[in-house]
Amino acid sequence: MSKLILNNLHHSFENKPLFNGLSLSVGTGEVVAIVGASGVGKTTLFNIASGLIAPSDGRVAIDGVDRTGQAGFVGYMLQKDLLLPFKRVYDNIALPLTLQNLPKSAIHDKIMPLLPAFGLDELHHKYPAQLSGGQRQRVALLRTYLSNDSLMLLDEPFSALDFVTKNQMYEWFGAFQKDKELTCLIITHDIDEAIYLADELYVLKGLPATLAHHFVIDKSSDFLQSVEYLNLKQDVLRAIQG
Ligand SMILES: Nc1ncnc2c1ncn2[C@@H]1O[C@H](COP(=O)(O)OP(=O)(O)OP(=O)(O)O)[C@@H](O)[C@H]1O
Repeated sequence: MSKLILNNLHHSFENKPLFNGLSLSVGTGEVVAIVGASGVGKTTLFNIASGLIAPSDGRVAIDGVDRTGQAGFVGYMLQKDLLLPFKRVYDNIALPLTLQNLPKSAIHDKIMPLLPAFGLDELHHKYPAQLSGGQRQRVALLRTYLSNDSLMLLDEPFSALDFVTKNQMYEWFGAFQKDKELTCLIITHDIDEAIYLADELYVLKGLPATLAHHFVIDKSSDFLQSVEYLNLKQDVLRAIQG
């Protein structure tokens, strides 16, 4: 069953159509990456999918229920981690639950068992400025996961990280996503990241923007070391630029 369906979306800014009938379906437990040039409409697509903005026309369905223009049904991690510097890691993580007015003890019971999986069990009493980039990103991911533990929209989740940390995060997040059968829609400029994390990749292109190219990614363990991987990377690059 589809976890998220975007059906025949239309949207314009200042009378210029950005989407003119865009559709996408993401299956439960699937990771779908959207790549595309700057300004093509990736963030707007996420804002529509998350209900932050309503499309001029078309529907957003989550678990088969119409949620068009309704916020609060997905976890949405913005490009910047947006951690509050004056709050400790624990309180930053607790934010979505505090906003739901959950009692403190219930918040504690939800957060504490998840800290080890996110590598934060030793860090929850620190302030964001005392963390590394990768640790901050884990805090932001856990906060997003607590706002919705089945569907996450991630906008450039690992872009601020160095090469080594990025690769560690891919491995960790890939395993976590599989274990929890999380459905994820990821925006990224990084083709390697898209290929590493996603089951399917779409190239968003043009004005109005369409999902012009679709790639299904081989997830076998030796794919990333294969010539096919380099060929796929080249094909995606050509699709973005062509
Ligand atoms: N609120 C708005 N009012 C007017 N135009 C907007 C608004 N939001 C976005 N746009 C325009 O819509 C287009 C798509 O913007 P969007 O931010 O979705 O692109 P993007 O692919 O996410 O870009 P980037 O990769 O640089 O973040 C751009 O031309 C942008 O200027």
